[in-house]
Amino acid sequence: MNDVMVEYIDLYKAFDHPVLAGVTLDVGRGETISVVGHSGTGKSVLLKNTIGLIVPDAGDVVIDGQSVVRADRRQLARIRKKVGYVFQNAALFDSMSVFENVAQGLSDEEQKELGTKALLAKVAEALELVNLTPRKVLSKLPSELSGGMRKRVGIARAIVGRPEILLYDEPVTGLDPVNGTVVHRLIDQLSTELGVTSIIVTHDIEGTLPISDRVAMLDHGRIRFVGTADEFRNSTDALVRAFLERDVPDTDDLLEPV
Ligand SMILES: Nc1ncnc2c1ncn2[C@@H]1O[C@H](COP(=O)(O)OP(=O)(O)OP(=O)(O)O)[C@@H](O)[C@H]1O
Repeated sequence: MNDVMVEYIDLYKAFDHPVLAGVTLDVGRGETISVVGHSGTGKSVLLKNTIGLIVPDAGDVVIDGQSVVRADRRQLARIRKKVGYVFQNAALFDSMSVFENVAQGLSDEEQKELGTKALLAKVAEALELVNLTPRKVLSKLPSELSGGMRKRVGIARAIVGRPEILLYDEPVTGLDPVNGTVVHRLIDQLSTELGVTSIIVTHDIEGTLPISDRVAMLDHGRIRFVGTADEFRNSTDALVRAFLERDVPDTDDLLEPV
């Protein structure tokens, strides 16, 4: 069995300007890795390349030994079945119930094959995994839930098909610190319980470091740093230091009269 689950190989992507400029990174099977970096540096673009939502100009992404770039439609569908994608802002359908939203994590064929009863059981199981009580939330609309609960429903949708890889795009953005901690604990819990490989794109450095095996920092479309949380905190690289220190509020600024 290959120990590498996701390989980004010399990945290039430009839109009206270069975004990814030669990203190479291996993510181990069962590993949790956080991808951090300044705004606009290509973190979400990297995540979208993982499942072919964006096609790179050069380079490849290899999932469990299989090229995403060279995959035909059927192969791509098979690769995508291995991956759960937690979109930014949960991206739930407003007019659909929680049940219907979570079921969207399965294809129409999978839903049909399961039938009503087994589908309900599968959705309920996914909700339980994200610590929501199915009977309380199944028929609710997203607007009837708190922001933290909506995020958890988004995660339930990503895990309902029992993926081997979970991709999280800004999983705690917009949440208060308490709910942010709940979601980080949940990501950690799912990593252990489901044994999944997790890639987390995030701005919340403090929240993500404790649950990450490694951290990768993107800068100007390239991996500037990759290492453990401790190595990241103690890095002497000037750009890493500047990035980390930016996150700590300057108390003098806070005391400035306004
Ligand atoms: N589909 C697209 N078409 C054109 N440009 C795009 C597209 N997707 C992303 N970009 C551009 O690529 C750059 C990187 O965007 P990306 O969303 O990956 O940044 P990010 O590092 O995730 O930023 P943030 O932390 O602010 O979410 C941005 O300049 C963005 O405008």
